[in-house]
Amino acid sequence: MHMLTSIRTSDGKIEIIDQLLLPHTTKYVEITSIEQAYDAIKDMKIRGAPAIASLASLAFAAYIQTGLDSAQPPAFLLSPESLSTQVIQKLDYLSGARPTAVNLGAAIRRLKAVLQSSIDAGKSVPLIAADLISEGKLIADEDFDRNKRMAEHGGEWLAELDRGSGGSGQELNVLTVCNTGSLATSGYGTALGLITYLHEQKKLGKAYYTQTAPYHQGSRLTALELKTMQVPSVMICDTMVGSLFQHHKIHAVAVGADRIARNGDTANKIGTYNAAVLAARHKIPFIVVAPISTVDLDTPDGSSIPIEHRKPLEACLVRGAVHPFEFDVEGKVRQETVMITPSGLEGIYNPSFDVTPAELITAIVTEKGVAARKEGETSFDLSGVV
Ligand SMILES: CSC[C@H]1O[C@H](OP(=O)(O)O)[C@H](O)[C@@H]1O
Repeated sequence: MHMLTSIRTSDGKIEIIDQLLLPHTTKYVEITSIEQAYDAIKDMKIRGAPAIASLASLAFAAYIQTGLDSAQPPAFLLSPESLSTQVIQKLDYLSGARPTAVNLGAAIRRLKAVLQSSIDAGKSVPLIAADLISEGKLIADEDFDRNKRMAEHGGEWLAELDRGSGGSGQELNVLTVCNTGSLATSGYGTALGLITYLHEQKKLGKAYYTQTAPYHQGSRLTALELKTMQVPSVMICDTMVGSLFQHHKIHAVAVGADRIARNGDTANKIGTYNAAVLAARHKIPFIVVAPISTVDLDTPDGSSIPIEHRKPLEACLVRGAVHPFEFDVEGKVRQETVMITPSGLEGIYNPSFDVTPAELITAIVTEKGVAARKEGETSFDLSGVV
């Protein structure tokens, strides 16, 4: 099944799709430095918790490789101490690109741990560098297989849940929020991976998805992925979740995550909490699908998850193409960014994420399996999951 890829690498070259131009323009841009990777993440040319971690790790590995390959080794490669100082400085810089998604932080911690263990083992600078390069590539490479495992765990769990409540385990209608597919990961996706799995197994009825304003991950990205994969799907405005639940049979809500606290409170794209409250009202199972690297055991509950507030202007703009389509000199659809509000608007609230309390979450699906919240419990104990 044809999948879009958020990141592609060949012969040491790293390229990302500029997701600000999707769905009308597919443009790969080369990332040739750590600074460019930082900017691409901050500006949301690439977004999605796992994809962010993958790009940061690949750009870091390329930076170290470039140093090793240079005819005149840079100063930071002259000793383990100078290498350690430079590596920590670059990794700390990358970790500041976006605050909520913990996958980036988890990748940074992994690379720092490899640095320290290689130094403690008394390795030479070239061997320490080689360890860092292979770990950086591994962080990106392991994501795809992990997503396939999560999709199967979650898809089969959902089908069994439906059969257990008298259903057929087929024709399952699932609502998702934002974009959690190949464009948010290194391939296949998390919650959208579960939906893709159900489709592949002929167990999906329809995939429903919210537009997810103001960046419109749903309208622009999830719509493109589902259309590309020819998955039967229905787009709804963010305000229509309640009406959908009132008038249509929805078997589950499946969403991704940017950070899961120790008790199961989950930060995800703004609008997720709304869907969770309405799902509870309509007794619809609400599941979170995310790799273990999204679980942050150092954060006890959702109250201490940092929530990114994007620039107010971003809530006033919509990116797209003039309709009916107009084309530029190269015959490409003309992209436009349109302001939909009066200029100079002052009062704008623009959090990029919200936190869904664990008591509204039915189950958390990771590559290890499905952790269902225990009957009567209002939280999870994820210490045994990660
Ligand atoms: C695979 S989960 C991706 C996760 O990231 C999205 O946020 P953003 O588009 O701002 O990076 C959204 O919260 C998704 O659930």
